[in-house]
Amino acid sequence: MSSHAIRLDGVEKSFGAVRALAGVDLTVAAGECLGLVGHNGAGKSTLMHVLSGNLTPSAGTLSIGGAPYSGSWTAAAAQAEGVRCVFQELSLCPNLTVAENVRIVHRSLKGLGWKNRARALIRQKLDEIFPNHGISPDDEIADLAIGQRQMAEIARAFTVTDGALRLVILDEPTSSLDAVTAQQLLAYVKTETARGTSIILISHLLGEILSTADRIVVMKDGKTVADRKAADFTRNSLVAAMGSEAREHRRGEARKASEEVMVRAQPRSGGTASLEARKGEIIGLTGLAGHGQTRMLLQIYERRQAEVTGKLAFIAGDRQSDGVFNLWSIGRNITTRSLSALRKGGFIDLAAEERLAEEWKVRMAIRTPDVDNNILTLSGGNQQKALFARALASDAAIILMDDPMRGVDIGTKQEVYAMIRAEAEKGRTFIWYTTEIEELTHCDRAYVFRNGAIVASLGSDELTEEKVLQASFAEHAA
Ligand SMILES: Nc1ncnc2c1ncn2[C@@H]1O[C@H](COP(=O)(O)OP(=O)(O)OP(=O)(O)O)[C@@H](O)[C@H]1O
Repeated sequence: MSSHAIRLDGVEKSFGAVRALAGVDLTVAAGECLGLVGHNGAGKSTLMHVLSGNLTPSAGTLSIGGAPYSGSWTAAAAQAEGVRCVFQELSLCPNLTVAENVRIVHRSLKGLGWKNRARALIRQKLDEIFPNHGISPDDEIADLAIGQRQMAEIARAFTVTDGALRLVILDEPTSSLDAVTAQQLLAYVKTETARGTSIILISHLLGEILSTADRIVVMKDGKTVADRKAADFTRNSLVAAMGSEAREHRRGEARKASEEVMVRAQPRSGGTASLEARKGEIIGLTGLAGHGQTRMLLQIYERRQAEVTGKLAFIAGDRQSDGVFNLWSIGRNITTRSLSALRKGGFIDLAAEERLAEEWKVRMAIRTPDVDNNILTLSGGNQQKALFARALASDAAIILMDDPMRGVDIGTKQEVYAMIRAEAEKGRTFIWYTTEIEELTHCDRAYVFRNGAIVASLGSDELTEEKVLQASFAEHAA
């Protein structure tokens, strides 16, 4: 780690009244993995957009390889200097194949046979990072599940043709990956930094930051508030530096289930085991990603081969394609599931709608000066909070959650877990697909999925990573 790969000094950026970056200094050494953490809206993604040339700051300087950069720092300049970024909101073109998306970042892939070279390049990188990925270079992006899209985009960021790779920014790279693929990526990060590439790893999963990063920088309200070697942090000191309170992660008390069955569903694609959720239960869906969990939620939502007693709400994890209404305000995004309840005569009671949005802005601590702002002005984690608010504010008795904590910070997660628990106590039923095995400790029971079928049903005292992985890989249904 002899020289700086890249360095920012005094970077400032405001969006209207919001001061997203208030004078940030950041240095990344060659061959270093820098962990970047901070609450939702702390300014991490904005800083990364500056670093990758997608946003021009109002003040600040950039040095690269130890020398100040004199030209204008654009996305093309960053690309030419070997800076790549995998953003939270994935950016592959959905109507192109994986190989064609590789061509977009490698202009040197041209002339006769470019497609074969693109195919080989991405296949080799996918194999290296994610063995058994199951992705073909000829798959169209729109046909891939969100976890596979994330894998393809990560692998693309590490492909090299003519220019050397200097820095790769990974913004929440494991948010859609299951425990096995997430571990594959974290191991690869170590391999790649050993080759001399620098990596910035942004994550709300503090365990992976502590185990993978060499150094950790903490951001809070547009500033860096701590910068130390990873070994000098503990989980608790890291949470405290972020401005949250470290709480003991305790398994929920075993509760007596009601007799009333709210949902009974049979996976359409295999097996004989079926899912059952009773009133007031929190039911987890787990197993390796893409094994039929989301399909099960959709099946229940669409009431296909599923007996459902009660109104439903759905919290999407893939917020880009299934969650937010891009052209609407934050407030309207929250209230849209409650419009029938807000009706007064033939019209929507606009004052009541405003009150509902404000109430949930406060309850979910959504960071915005005004709920009338467009939803896309929120940071990724805050958009996800708005989707939670939409479902929880509604009159739904059954809430389906499709890996809903993607990008949500640790402080908010703790609040939301408590909220889910309290709502379940009041009789709401939750069916919760999660790629974070630790989250299963909040469930009363969980079903493990494999190849579209339910292969195990685990009680709350059996919900450990070991048991879940054992069932996920077992050859025979339990
Ligand atoms: N295009 C925009 N217009 C208005 N405000 C914005 C815009 N982009 C970001 N912001 C605001 O800037 C602040 C910093 O957002 P940023 O996305 O950098 O946070 P973050 O630390 O990456 O959060 P998260 O962990 O949720 O991804 C937030 O208050 C956000 O609402």
